Amino acid sequence: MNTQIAVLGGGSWGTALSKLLSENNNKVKVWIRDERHCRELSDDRINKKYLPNVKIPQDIVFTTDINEAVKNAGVILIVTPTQVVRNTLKQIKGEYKNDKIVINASKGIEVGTLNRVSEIVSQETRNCKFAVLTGPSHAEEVGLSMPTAITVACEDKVTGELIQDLFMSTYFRVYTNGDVIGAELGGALKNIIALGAGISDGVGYGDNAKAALMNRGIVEIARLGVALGADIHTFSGLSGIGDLIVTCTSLHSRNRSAGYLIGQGYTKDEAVKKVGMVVEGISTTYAAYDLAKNLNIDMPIVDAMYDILENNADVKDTVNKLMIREKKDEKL
Ligand SMILES: NC(=O)C1=CN([C@@H]2O[C@H](COP(=O)(O)OP(=O)(O)OC[C@H]3O[C@@H](n4cnc5c(N)ncnc54)[C@H](O)[C@@H]3O)[C@@H](O)[C@H]2O)C=CC1
Ligand SMILES: O=C(CO)COP(=O)(O)O
Repeated sequence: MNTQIAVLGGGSWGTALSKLLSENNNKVKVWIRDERHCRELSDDRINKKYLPNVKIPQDIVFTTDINEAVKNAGVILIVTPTQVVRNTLKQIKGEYKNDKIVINASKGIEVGTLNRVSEIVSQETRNCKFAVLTGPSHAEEVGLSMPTAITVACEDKVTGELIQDLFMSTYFRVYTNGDVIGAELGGALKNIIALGAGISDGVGYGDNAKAALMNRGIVEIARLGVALGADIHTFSGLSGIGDLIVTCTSLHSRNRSAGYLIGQGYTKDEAVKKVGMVVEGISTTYAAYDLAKNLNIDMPIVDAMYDILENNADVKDTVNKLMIREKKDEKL
């Protein structure tokens, strides 16, 4: 494709996507915040901390200068933790031209503003075209070229197809979707349920409990999503149930792992420290809790997760409260 691409963030997902984009013959420059990490990546061609089993192609350039990374890039790919996306974009000076495409690969909602990343990008970059890349895709597997299917959601079909071509490879199958809101919310909110699935495993509950969480979880996600303007069908696709399945069941999942530790008795801060990578589901629980309250949407699993994370509520008591709620029809 030979497109110049700036990748903002060199954690596990940024590394795996940079490798894929470079294999697809694009010119990739990765912005790394930390000087020492940047030098290590550049010299060793291994991301020891975040993705140690993957060899990084020689032609990927690493820089700590964000303006150098985005200079002349036609595409900016965001892969930092969600809570720092706004601040990261603010560091870019005068590089936003109408023809740039901004793709978000981070999964979360900004705490406080309750903005999705599309909203942050529109506020901070004004006229750039926007797309979100999301779906069941652990970096550990993509980095090893293992088969993966994912969604690129973009309101503009032509731009969506261009991005589809940018990422498509023999092991990375990309579907287009016009529903940006639904794709973003599916990717962000499933992390809350994955944390819950980990907690359920950690306290010793079984497969039935996890299946119930996943299934009633996607119902809640869709309920909030539709209230925010999403298409309900998106939640049965890759960015919805697809990503929910992989995150709730995979041993690679950071959210599930953190939940498992919480279920075993660690505090949330201890769990995050032990995982050593970003655990988006925690901040997203707080944001989703506020969104649901503002919109008067019933989200009992999100409420339960909030209670566990914020008030240190006992897991078994919390699950018991969920179980003995007023009886209801499945479709409501
Ligand atoms: N790891 C995965 O398999 C996938 C991750 N994602 C999403 O991608 C995003 C990034 O996740 P990972 O790569 O897993 O995270 P990670 O924890 O592996 O890496 C995070 C990166 O962000 C950098 N970073 C942290 N704070 C920063 C700041 N204030 N300013 C600039 N950079 C900062 C870190 O130095 C690191 O390079 C998250 O939103 C995650 O949900 C999406 C799909 C797959
Ligand atoms: O979004 C992901 C897989 O699609 C990654 O999830 P974790 O952040 O829980 O590892």
